[in-house]
Amino acid sequence: MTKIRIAIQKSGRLNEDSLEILKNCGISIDNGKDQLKASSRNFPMEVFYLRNGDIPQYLRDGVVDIAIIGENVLIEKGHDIDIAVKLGFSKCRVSLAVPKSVKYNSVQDFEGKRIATSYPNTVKNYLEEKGVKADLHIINGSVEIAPNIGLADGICDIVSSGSTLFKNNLKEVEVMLKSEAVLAVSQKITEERKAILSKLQFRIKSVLQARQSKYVLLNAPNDRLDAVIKLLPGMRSPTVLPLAEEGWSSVHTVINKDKFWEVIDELKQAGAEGILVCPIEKMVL
Ligand SMILES: Nc1ncnc2c1ncn2[C@@H]1O[C@H](COP(=O)(O)OP(=O)(O)OP(=O)(O)O)[C@@H](O)[C@H]1O
Ligand SMILES: O=P(O)(O)OC[C@H]1O[C@H](OP(=O)(O)OP(=O)(O)O)[C@H](O)[C@@H]1O
Ligand SMILES: [Mg+2]
Repeated sequence: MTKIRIAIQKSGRLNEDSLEILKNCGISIDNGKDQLKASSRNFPMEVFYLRNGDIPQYLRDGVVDIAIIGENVLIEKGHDIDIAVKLGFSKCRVSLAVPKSVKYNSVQDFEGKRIATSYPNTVKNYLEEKGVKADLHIINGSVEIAPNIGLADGICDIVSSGSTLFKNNLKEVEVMLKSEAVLAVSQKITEERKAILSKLQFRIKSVLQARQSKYVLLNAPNDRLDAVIKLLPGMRSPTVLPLAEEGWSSVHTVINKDKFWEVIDELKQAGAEGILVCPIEKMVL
C-alpha cells in the first residue's frame, strides 16, 4: 500500500506540537523511543524523525513527500518548496539585533559590520535589497552571545518573547520576517500521494478551525433574544431552543476564540445568563 512520507523534527521546539496535530487528526503513530522512522496504524503514513535544518534537502530530493517545519527554515534553504497550510504554532520572527548601548538609526548602520547568524541567506538577501554590505559570521547556536565575546557587532536570530535578547543586553532593530510552523510539500510528490495529502489537509483544516473556535451556550429571556442573537454570528446562524421555564430560551453557537472576551460583556448587557464556553474537537465547514 502506498504511504505518504512525512518528516518531523526529531527533537526540539516543533516535535511535540507536530505529533499533537497528527494525533488530533486521528493519526496514531507507533513510536518506539529513539526510533527514527515509524508507521501509522490507521493512516497511510510513514514518519521520519529528522533535524529541522536537514528537512528542506530531503523534500527537494523527494526522499520525503511532506514535512512540518518552520517557515523561516524554508525561507533560508527552501525557496523551491511549496507550503500547503500554515499550522499556527511556533510563531516567531527572524530579526537583526545590536547591543543595547549602540545608537541605532537605520539598516544602513550595518554597512561594513560583522553579523553573527545561523541564517546567512536570509540576512544576505535582506541586506542586498537594502544595498548594505556586511560581513557574516555563520554559527549554529548561542548566536546572542556573539557581540558580548567580541565576535560580531550585531546578530540575526529567532526572536519570540525577546527574553534571550534581553538577557544578553541586545535590542531588536529590524524584523526581517515572521514565521510559524507549516506543512511543506515536495515538488516530487506523486499523484497517488497527493490524494493522501489532500485527505490529511482536510483533517488538519478541521482541527485548526476547531482550535480557533469555542462552542457557546447561554440562556436569554425571549424578549431579549433579538439583541443577543445580533451579537452571535455562528457558523450559519445560532440554534435557539425553548427552556422548560416559560419565556426563556437557550442559544447555542460557535465563536472565534479571539473574539470571545469582547463579546461576553456585550452578551451580559444584552440579557444573557448562564453562559457556558466549551472547546470544539473538530469543525467541518
Ligand atoms: N523561541 C522560539 N519561539 C517560537 N518558535 C521558535 C523559537 N525558536 C525556534 N522556533 C521555531 O522552531 C523551529 C525549530 O527550532 P529548534 O530550536 O527546535 O531547532 P533548530 O535547532 O533550529 O533545528 P534542528 O532540528 O536542525 O536542530 C525554528 O526553525 C523556528 O521555526
Ligand atoms: O525570544 P525568545 O523567546 O527568548 O526566543 C528566542 C530564542 O529561542 C531560540 O533558541 P532555542 O531556545 O531554541 O535554543 P537553540 O539556540 O539551542 O536552538 C532562538 O535561537 C533564540 O535564541
Ligand atoms: Mg532553537
